[in-house]
Amino acid sequence: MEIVIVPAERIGDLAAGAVVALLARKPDAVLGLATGSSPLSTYAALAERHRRGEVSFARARGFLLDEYVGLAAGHPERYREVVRRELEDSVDFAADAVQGPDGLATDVPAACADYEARIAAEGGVDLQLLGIGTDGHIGFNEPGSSLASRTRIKTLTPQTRADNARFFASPDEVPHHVLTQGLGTIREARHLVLVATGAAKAEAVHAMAEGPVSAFCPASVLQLHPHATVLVDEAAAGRLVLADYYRHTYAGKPEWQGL
Ligand SMILES: N[C@@H]1[C@@H](O)[C@H](O)[C@@H](COP(=O)(O)O)O[C@@H]1O
Repeated sequence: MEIVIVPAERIGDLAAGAVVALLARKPDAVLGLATGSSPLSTYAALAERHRRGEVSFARARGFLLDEYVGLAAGHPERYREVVRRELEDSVDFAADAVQGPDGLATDVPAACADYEARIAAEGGVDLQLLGIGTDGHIGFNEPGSSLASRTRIKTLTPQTRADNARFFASPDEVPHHVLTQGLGTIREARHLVLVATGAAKAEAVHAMAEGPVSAFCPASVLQLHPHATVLVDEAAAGRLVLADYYRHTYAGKPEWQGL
């Protein structure tokens, strides 16, 4: 795992740079798209680089990490809508190039199996963007999630519902249930890029990178991945025991290596 500690305002450009480099060498790459506030600066940087003509998504495909159960089509907080608004509307994905789990499915296990099959049919995810919850979740894999889990329905913890309440008119409106790619699904992406900023994430970032690999901290599954990049600001890095070592390593890294 590579941990990069940089000012928050550089994180979006760095993560976008990894996506741009990927699309330059593989224009039909499959992107794993996350929601929450963490990837927003990356999406803004990608939109800007697209506007400048530096990157095209015309042949790229995208798969959402997760989705709320039961939010009506068109609901502004439905993750399918969020990704449309925050990224697709500003770049040139082909129609239907981005897919998400069906949070309105009546046969949930079938919808989840179908989502896994659709990811596999596109050749798997090349680069998966991730945030991290304050309880160490990635996607919506809450503590206790099997490290081998596949796309399935999960129940949100009260902490995650409270954290996400800011996006809804009232805390009661946050759905209790979600569909999420499993930790086993996420691990199959070829490159994981996790973004975390702010002191509220410091404990989770420490547990993810420096604690045991454990279902109790689902993000710790990144320790099992051969190419995981973690982009954090000073506040989110605040509990990292080896922060100085990570800084030293990144400072000496040749630029040609990329992320
Ligand atoms: N399902 C999403 C996660 O993918 C995201 O990582 C997390 C953190 O969100 P934020 O980036 O807003 O802190 O929120 C939600 O629970």
